[in-house]
Amino acid sequence: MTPSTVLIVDDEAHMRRVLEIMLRQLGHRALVAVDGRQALELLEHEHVDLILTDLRMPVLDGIGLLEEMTARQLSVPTIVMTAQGSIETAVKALKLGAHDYLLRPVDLDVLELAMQRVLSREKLRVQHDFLREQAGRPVSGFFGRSAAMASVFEQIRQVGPTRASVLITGETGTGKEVAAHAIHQASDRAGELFVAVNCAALPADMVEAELFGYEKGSFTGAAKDRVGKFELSSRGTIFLDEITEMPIALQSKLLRVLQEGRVERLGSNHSMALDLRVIAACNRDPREAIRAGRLREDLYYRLNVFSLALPPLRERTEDIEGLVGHLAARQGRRIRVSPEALACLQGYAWPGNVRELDNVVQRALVLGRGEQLEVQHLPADLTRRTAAAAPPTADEPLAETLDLRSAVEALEQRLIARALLATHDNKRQAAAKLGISERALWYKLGRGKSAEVDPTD
Ligand SMILES: Nc1ncnc2c1ncn2[C@@H]1O[C@H](COP(=O)(O)OP(=O)(O)OP(=O)(O)O)[C@@H](O)[C@H]1O
Repeated sequence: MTPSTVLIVDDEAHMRRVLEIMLRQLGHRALVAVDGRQALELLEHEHVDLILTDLRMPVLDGIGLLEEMTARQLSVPTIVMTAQGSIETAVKALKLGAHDYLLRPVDLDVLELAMQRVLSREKLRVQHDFLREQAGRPVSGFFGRSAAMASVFEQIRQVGPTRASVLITGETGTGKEVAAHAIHQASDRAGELFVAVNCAALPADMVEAELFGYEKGSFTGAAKDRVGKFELSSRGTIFLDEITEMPIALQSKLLRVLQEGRVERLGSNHSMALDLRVIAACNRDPREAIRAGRLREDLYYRLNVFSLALPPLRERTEDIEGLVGHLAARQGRRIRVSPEALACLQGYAWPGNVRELDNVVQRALVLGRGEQLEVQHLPADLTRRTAAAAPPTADEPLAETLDLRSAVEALEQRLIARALLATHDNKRQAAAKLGISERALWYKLGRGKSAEVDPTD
């Protein structure tokens, strides 16, 4: 059982002492109050996971405490303790929201079982709230048939079942979150939560509160206790997206959490041991981020136990056709791609990668009602940019001339332009795509220039 903070409310000093010892034996932290009123005071500024309260107390009894908690909207799971003869009061307490009751004298095993039951129900409630928050997020398979993606899948299969931290790199939209989720699914943590936090999507101070959670009153606006994402992901996986956007001071704190496996909610002085597995991601080169002072080097080494690089879409154009089908199927549609539309899709550089392709597919599904995606369903921006670089189709006139040599050279120049476009003008990568040496590419480019001057050369 995860160690918890338990508030004992009992007017008998001896009983408080016995319960305190029992709770320590079970590995929990105990706070004590002599009656309901003192308990309410404590609840104002202390985080409490569970209340263990007597029913009969002189000042504010157990029933009064439960009523007051409802009035103040304090929802801390509560177990009441009662003597054999006062079961009726216990039933009343249950009606008022108590989670369980124990008969005095309390037995250690029975106490442990009851606490386990109540705390795991509470954990389920928090998890349920989290899953409801997440309900709108697309859950998807991870598609890829290219050799590059086959290698990604293989690495995921290898690292998934380990406890190793993973650092995923790749341009925006290449599927870093999908990959992180796949790692979680491939681990024995798959039955627990996968919790994603985008460090760039929240203001810096909110990232800290989101990750660590907080106690009521720890800062303005902290109206009630909040479970942090670390705590929520314990035994599951936490995915920290865009880690280089996390403020440097918070990166130090994260490093401590990874080293010690302990977390303190903001405003609390009690740390809890958690079972964490961290996957982080960044869409820039992490070494460059270290040089630019945006990523702590020690944190990088801690996270980068295993690194997974996701290839950009323009370097695996053979995946595009299948991805279109996969993304359309997510919308409940079956779709084929016409050869002309495919040439446009494969000739485009995809700076937004699969996310951008997903947008293009969704748009095409709205425009085209049929089963075939055509060029006219694609955004003009995409077809315009590709047009100049697209290779001629079989029935497109290559040139006015029938001269084979100049026709072949014209086609060569178009393919070169297309490769350069797809690789953001990276000559080495373009040459590799074309299957020629970089030197040969430079040579052909030179010839292309002279061809522009004198096309009949
Ligand atoms: N290989 C893939 N198969 C199926 N869908 C994918 C694939 N890669 C990405 N996607 C989809 O593309 C979208 C973007 O993916 P994701 O959020 O994982 O990218 P990211 O790399 O984390 O992006 P960012 O860096 O902007 O956070 C999502 O809708 C995701 O489902």
